[in-house]
Amino acid sequence: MSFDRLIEKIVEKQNPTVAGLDPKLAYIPEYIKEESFKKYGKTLEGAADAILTYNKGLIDELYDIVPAVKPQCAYYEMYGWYGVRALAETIKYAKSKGMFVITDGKRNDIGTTMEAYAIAHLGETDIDGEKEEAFGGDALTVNGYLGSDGINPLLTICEEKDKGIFVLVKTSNPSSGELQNLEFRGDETVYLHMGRMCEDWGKKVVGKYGYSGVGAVVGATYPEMLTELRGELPKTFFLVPGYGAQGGGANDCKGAFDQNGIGAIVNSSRGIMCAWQKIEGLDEKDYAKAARQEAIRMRDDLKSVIGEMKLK
Ligand SMILES: O=C(O)c1cc(=O)[nH]c(=O)n1[C@@H]1O[C@H](COP(=O)(O)O)[C@@H](O)[C@H]1O
Repeated sequence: MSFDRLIEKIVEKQNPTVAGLDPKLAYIPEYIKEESFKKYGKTLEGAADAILTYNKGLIDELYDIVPAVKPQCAYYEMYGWYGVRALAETIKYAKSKGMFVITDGKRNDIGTTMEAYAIAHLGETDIDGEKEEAFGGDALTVNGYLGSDGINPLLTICEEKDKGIFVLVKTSNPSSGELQNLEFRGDETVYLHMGRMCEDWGKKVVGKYGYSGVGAVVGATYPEMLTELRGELPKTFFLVPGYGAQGGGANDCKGAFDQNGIGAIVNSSRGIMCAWQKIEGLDEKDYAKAARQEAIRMRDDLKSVIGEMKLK
């Protein structure tokens, strides 16, 4: 259990980017929606069908240059069980193209229920002796605020199946400081303490590049804290959201990386998905090509501050 597979994909593609797949109907070109609505009407099923077609188009243009995707469950759950099926199909399709899939569920519950989430998203479901993957992601975002009981069941499954988790530590949203920045026990902040818990949860499962399978989510919108946490948490790999649509840039992300140019993966969802809507006169059928162009721009932007990414 580690992020070795992800790190190798990042270094191979020289790209520490994860493309977020947070599809809203407003981001999907009309020609795709028309086709799906013709088949299923303006229904949950029609919307879910459009989402899947849109996602597959994006994946086809991104898989050779971007190492990972991060579908956010809420954008699929909105469409009921049709949407959840589109999520499962999206994960399967991205994996068939060799991409690492981070399922963004931000799950959190007591031990037994967390075990069910871990099985659902990272493990295999036992159906009276027959085992099958329900979703099959490679990593899951989780909320650690219920403490170790909520994390341990994940660790067991991650170890068995070589999967990883990203625990919310310092989130990118404007109000994240209301709780996460509070100081206690002297001057230790809540986010730093949560980061240290990640380092501790991961210490038995450190991979060959020095990072464990217990990662941390730290927003690009708080660059000083990214730098602080990289210094404090040498074995914890970071998922860094907040680039692009939330205002973060490459320089803000720089502190997340180590001297080998690894240690983090930076997410952009709307920036990549909606790139086509910013290009005047673009044929909407070229939506995925525009996403590719933005992914290349983002890769080069990040590389210009990180330099070459090297395996130790
Ligand atoms: O866990 C996350 O991915 C996450 C944590 C966080 O602190 N901030 C954050 O924006 N995210 C997610 O990252 C994505 C950001 O999307 P864009 O702002 O469109 O790039 C969304 O899926 C968010 O749910």
